[in-house]
Amino acid sequence: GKGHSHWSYEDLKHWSTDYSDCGGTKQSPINVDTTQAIFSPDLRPIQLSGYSLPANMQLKLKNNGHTVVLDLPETLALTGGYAQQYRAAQLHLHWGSPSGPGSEHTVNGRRFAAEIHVVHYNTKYDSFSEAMVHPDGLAVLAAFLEVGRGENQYYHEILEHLLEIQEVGQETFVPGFNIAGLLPANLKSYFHYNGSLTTPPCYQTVKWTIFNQTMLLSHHQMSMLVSTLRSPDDKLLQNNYRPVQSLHGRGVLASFQ
Ligand SMILES: NS(=O)(=O)c1c(F)c(F)c(SCCc2ccc(C(=O)O)cc2)c(F)c1NC1CCCCCCC1
Ligand SMILES: [Zn+2]
Repeated sequence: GKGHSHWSYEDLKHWSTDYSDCGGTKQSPINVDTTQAIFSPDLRPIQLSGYSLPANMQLKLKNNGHTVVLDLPETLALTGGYAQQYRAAQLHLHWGSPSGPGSEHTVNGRRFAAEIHVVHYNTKYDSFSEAMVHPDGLAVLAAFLEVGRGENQYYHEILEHLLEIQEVGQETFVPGFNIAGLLPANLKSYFHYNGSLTTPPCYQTVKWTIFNQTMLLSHHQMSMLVSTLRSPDDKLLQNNYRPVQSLHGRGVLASFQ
């Protein structure tokens, strides 16, 4: 392909010409049809360790032109729910616009306002880039964001800094906080399936966990998220979600009934 050719959410059909895995049969995101999900009582609660970070720790927050990324220290570990141990690499968000929702996964055809992805890599590999090319290399925790009544104090830790990184490439630093607060309190109820990165190179090396409980942000917080960051063409960075992909026969497991 054209190597590091610049991709966008506008010309999705060219993804697979430049990155062959993007045309694969184990792609993400997907629609979760809850009537087809397979109840699997052996799926254990997800356990997070080391997610509470001291305020004197500075975390890099960057507008990379496609999303807002918070780099995470490798001390954050996924210890339950997966057969092997995974360590955190980064978290980022997907969102829509003032006129529509922008989660990547959908549930029974419903698209949620936004979605958080906490990306981890399997510690049996020496680095993230080594892990990301192996089928058991990556684990992404996903949760849906919706508009509720009050302000969400954990998302405030990130959203209050968006004005500092409006332009592509801009970075700022965020004091440490309890990263677990960005995920639901209920880590027992989730969907699980094997898929891919939802961005080129679309490697089919992600074990996805999608929590059933959604996160609630205030209306103002959601409008900050969808109307602050700019994209490479200097328009507002909005609708940064990939359309849902075919399951191609894959099953989706549910840890709950
Ligand atoms: N849903 S997802 O996890 O597939 C995903 C996306 F959908 C994403 F859209 C992204 S952002 C696009 C990829 C990218 C671009 C630039 C930079 C940089 O300048 O540092 C970094 C990354 C993005 F970063 C990720 N996660 C990344 C996948 C890209 C390659 C490995 C980096 C960690 C996980
Ligand atoms: Zn993502």
